[in-house]
Amino acid sequence: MSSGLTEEQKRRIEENRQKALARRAEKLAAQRSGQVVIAGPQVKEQSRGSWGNLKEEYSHVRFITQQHQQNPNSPVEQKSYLQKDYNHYTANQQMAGSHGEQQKNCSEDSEQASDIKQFPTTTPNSLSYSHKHYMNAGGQEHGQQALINLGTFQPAKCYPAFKNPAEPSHPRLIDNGHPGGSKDLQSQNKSAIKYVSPSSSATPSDSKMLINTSIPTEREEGGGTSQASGRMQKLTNSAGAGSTFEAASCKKANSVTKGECVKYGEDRFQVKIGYNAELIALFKKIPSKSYDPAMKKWNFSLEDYSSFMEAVNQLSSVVVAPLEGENAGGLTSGSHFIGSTVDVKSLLKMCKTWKKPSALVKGKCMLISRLRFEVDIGYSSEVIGVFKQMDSRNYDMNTRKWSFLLEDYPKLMEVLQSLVSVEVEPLPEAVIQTFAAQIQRSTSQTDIPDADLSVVDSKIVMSLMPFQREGVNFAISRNGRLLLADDMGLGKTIQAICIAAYYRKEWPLLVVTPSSVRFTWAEAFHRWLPSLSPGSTNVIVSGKDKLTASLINIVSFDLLSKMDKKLKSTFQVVIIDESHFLKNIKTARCQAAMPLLKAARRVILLSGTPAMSRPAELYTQIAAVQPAFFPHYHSFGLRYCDAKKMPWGWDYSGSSNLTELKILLEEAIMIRRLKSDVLSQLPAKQRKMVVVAPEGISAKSKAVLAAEAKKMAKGYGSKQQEKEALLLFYNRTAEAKIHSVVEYILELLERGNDKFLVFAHHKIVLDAIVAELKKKHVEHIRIDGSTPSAERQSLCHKFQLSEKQVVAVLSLTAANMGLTLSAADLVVFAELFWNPGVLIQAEDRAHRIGQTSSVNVHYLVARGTADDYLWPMIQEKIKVLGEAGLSETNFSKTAESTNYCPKPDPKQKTIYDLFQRTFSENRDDADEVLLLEAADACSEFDSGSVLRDTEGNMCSVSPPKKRRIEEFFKL
Ligand SMILES: Nc1ncnc2c1ncn2[C@@H]1O[C@H](COP(=O)(O)OP(=O)(O)OP(=O)(O)O)[C@@H](O)[C@H]1O
Repeated sequence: MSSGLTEEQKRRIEENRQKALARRAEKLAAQRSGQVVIAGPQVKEQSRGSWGNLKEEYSHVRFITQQHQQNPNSPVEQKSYLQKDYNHYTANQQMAGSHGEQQKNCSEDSEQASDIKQFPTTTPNSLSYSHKHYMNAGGQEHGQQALINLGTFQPAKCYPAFKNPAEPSHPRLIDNGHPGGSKDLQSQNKSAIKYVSPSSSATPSDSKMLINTSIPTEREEGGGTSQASGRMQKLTNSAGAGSTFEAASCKKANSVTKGECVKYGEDRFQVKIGYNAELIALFKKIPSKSYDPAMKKWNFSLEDYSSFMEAVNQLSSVVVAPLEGENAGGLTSGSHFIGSTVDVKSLLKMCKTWKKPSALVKGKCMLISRLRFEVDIGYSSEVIGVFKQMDSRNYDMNTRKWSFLLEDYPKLMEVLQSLVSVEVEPLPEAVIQTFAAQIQRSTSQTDIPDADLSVVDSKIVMSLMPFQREGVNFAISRNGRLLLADDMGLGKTIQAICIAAYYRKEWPLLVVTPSSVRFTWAEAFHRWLPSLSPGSTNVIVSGKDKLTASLINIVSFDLLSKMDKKLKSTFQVVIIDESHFLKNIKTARCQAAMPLLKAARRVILLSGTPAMSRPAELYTQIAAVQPAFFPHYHSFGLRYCDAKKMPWGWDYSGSSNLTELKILLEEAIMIRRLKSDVLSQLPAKQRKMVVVAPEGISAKSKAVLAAEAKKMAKGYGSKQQEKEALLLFYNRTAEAKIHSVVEYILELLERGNDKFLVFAHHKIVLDAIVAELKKKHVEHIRIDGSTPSAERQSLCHKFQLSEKQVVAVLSLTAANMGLTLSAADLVVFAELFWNPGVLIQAEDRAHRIGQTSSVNVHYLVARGTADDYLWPMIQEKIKVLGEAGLSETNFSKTAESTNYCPKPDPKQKTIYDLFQRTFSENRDDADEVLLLEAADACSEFDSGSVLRDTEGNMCSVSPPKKRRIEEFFKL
């Protein structure tokens, strides 16, 4: 069949073909001679073999590369690529045929083409990608990590991915940086070839082994003749076993473009190297790049040197020798490492004198566990050489960082500090102080000893739950200075009282709390320490009160800032409840509290949420517990807040080194248990009575309530009159409590409580709560008697499913049953109700199937109101229900309530009896309906009208209100 070409055309084609063949032959010859001139040991060996063998060795490698490039991140896919690779081994030998073409493309390319003669590549660049993708076998770009761990890489031989499946993945094949690891490799390596089997499959862990394989024996055969390989040899000798640079060079020697960095003028360096496309691309990304057309070389600022070296070492097709003087020449093997002259004192000095580095290679030490620290540093062969001499070294494949035992810290820092081109930020003083035992190799205490609590009231000691006892032990082991950061509701109060009681000899005690819980604290002290005399608690209610009047003085944050500043050193033992209130150093409350805390011997900080959004919020609390740790905010900010200089000043709103901060806090400052950690020790429900702040109740309301109480004490002519009087008293109580209730809810929100339910009975209370939530833009739902049945369910779903929904505001009578709101584990009762069944049912909106936590229940109780009578009555009733097995929990065991009305005066007793009688269990249903109806009707009162209606006239029940009551009973 005719080709259709003229004779002339055929002649030219033949001529071109001959020329191409000649060019190819020339190149092959040049490559062979080039290997002999510059290559390291493996290259020499390969140069002796045939080109065909080389092609065979690499062909399968490239196949992996191509596949992997398509999906480099999937370890599962990777497995099949590797397997496929083996299956296609023979077929892919063909692909090596394109080498010549690629080489041609390279040689025809751009500026540094002429350098090929100087530093000829041994194999086409495309092949060398294979190394890179071996490195990426774990699905990540390993960069420096790969460079460090790859060791001497020989694709065809070191292929444990295809080892005999019967042979377990041997951990010894993974270079964990331990000297033993490489020894094992020496013996394993050669035999690994025998295990190559087509039926074997490669797993991600196999790939890891591949990544880490090194062949120290081959290093011993070293002794290349080029300048570069000479430097490699020097590094091997000086930096001890496994110099990274050498390892990298050796692994790449089969297929790489080699070159070196040389000084270029005062502050620049130049890279002498042949053409390599990857490298040119890298050059172009370096900010200080400059091309010298005369020399046909790129040069760069020394400032970019370490990042350049780091980047270049991630290129699998390039090996660049570092600048002269950048080797580890100063480190003769072991000379610095026989012990260390550095002691903790000089380490501390090191922390103080450390300044921002100007050196080429910059790094930072960080604590990663109680025993180990990590060095995060840019690439430096010199540094890697030092690392490799540390017995406790470990290289983390995932983080690509080296870590060491703290006992190696002094000697490592000693050597690193002696390297001119390297600057490493030391561990902070606080870490050195805290972990001095580990650094000095003396045994550190891990178990916290059981404190001798014989000096403390046995009631409290016996009541402590096991984890609470551990908290007390922790506090005493830290000399009474700590941040107790247990989750909400885990009993920080009982622990704090027990810790403070241990130091009773050092009292007077100061307790600083949010104003809403001052009285709750006073109750708790008497509850848990029965040995206290009745007058030993002093709750400060105004700036004029004396702060040191009693043995135990309880003050709000705001009042503290108004107290006498001279009292600074009066208190040796201080409890700060909700200590995150001190998070802002600029606030008056913080400025008032800090001097007191610094002067005190024992500082017990309590907070379930010590920091809500950023580490900066912890600074004052850390400084309160351990003032010496970070005397300056700035140093804390630099270390843990990722401090950044902005045009307007420093920005400390970030976060950095959080692992170290956590370890430091847990070791020296803080104990924190989550509910889920101690769930098995907790009751299903934890009830708590919160005595709300009396200042929230206006003088007028107090007077009205007092007048009502007086009238009731006198007694009434008929039962109906009694009931009406009680209901009026109840309504006025609601009004009087509004301010305090809202304040308490805002405090809960400020503490960052996730989701909670608030129950109230009166419309005015519900309205006031909702108005405040709206004002503060808090997302919430509201279900009351006016909520249509159809809407109730969708509101519940909204609350259950949306994280944004924080509060459910619920009517006690209209939403106490039939609803599931288990997304909340806190229930707050803004008002009490005389029927405990209603309260328990309301509690169970959260405490029901779906609830995975212990439910906290807070009953807000106001003194001088109907609560004085309702609360003991409710307790009594629940106790009876509990004894009869009808109520799961029993108030007397779980609520701080025993002393609420310890000795009712005769007048109170009458009212109490009145409540008992009126709201007795034995009333008939009709009576209950009447009461609810009346109560509900009164709940609609306009507050002003109630106050005006001091005669106690009941309002009439309107038809819509009646309907609501009916609806309630239909539920
Ligand atoms: N060991 C205990 N025995 C009996 N009751 C306990 C015990 N520990 C805690 N409680 C009760 O559990 C409830 C919650 O305790 P407490 O208020 O101290 O928790 P908290 O951790 O301070 O919570 P918050 O962060 O909400 O203030 C209280 O009613 C308390 O009396």
